[in-house]
Amino acid sequence: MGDVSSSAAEFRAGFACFVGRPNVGKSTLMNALVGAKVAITSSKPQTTRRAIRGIVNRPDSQLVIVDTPGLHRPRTLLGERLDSLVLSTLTEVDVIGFCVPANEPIGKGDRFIAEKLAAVKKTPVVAVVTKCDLATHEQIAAQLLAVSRLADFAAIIPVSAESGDRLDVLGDQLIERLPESPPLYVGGELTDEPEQVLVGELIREAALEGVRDELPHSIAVVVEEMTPREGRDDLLDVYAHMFVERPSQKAIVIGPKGARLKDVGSRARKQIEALLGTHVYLDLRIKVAKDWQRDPKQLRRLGFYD
Ligand SMILES: Nc1nc2c(ncn2[C@@H]2O[C@H](COP(=O)(O)OP(=O)(O)OP(=O)(O)O)[C@@H](O)[C@H]2O)c(=O)[nH]1
Repeated sequence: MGDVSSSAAEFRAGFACFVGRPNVGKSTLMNALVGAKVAITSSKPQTTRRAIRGIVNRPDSQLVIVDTPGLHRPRTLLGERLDSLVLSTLTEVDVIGFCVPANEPIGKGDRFIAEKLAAVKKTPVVAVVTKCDLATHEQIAAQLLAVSRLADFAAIIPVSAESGDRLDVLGDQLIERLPESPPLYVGGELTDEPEQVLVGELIREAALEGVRDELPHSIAVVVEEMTPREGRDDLLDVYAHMFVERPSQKAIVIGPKGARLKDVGSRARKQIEALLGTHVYLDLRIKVAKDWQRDPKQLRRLGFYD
């Protein structure tokens, strides 16, 4: 009983992106969804690959709409990089909106994208039939049926960005598929670098592997900086500090002749590369922060807020 009411009150927050062939109305749809409540943050990409287009804030949820560079460009669509682009996009967002216009027959391009999306089961895909103001009821009905035959979508929603029709329904459907999470952005500002936090988690996981029993809760990781290497658009420098509580733990983490740390670094790097879809140089340093778990100041610095 108590469980039901508390879970119903949970806040949801996460990322969505829209894909589809050119001119299907993705940009117009994103702008209409974000609407008057636009809270466009800086236009500077949050990472090397992902720019925030807008944020839909509701009392119980926050939907962050991100760009998927390359995905909607036919040049890359047909290129060899498509699979890895789609894959990395799928790992970055919580839900995908696949756009098909109501007033044009489904073509090769739509089918191609639908197949790619369907092949990866992890991220739910909501199909969006766009530009419904340009189609008759019969056309819309026929298009919904045609889209349902393309793949097994989580939902299929007809909308019009022009008239605003059913944008709220689409918003509901996307938000329903976000994880329970506190807001990621407050007042249009980034409160947290979600990616930096994720990257820190990957490093911590790699460091704990094999020594979980010895160091159960004694490792914290802070990613200090993630910046694209100057002059390279395919390499990200990640600077991270790993904190342990005692020098003896530092010795465990580093291992004989540094072998363990090297292994942790290389495993973490591979995971980060898979997450972000870019090459990564990982600079990982170990520090002893004495009794950090009991020191509120240290805890705050390590990202554990009250
Ligand atoms: N009538 C009508 N026109 C729309 C609607 N949505 C988009 N359009 C028009 O369709 C054209 C393409 O829209 P965009 O939003 O630029 O499409 P896109 O998918 O982002 O295009 P790319 O950037 O090329 O991938 C524009 O001329 C829009 O004004 C809609 O709901 N109704």
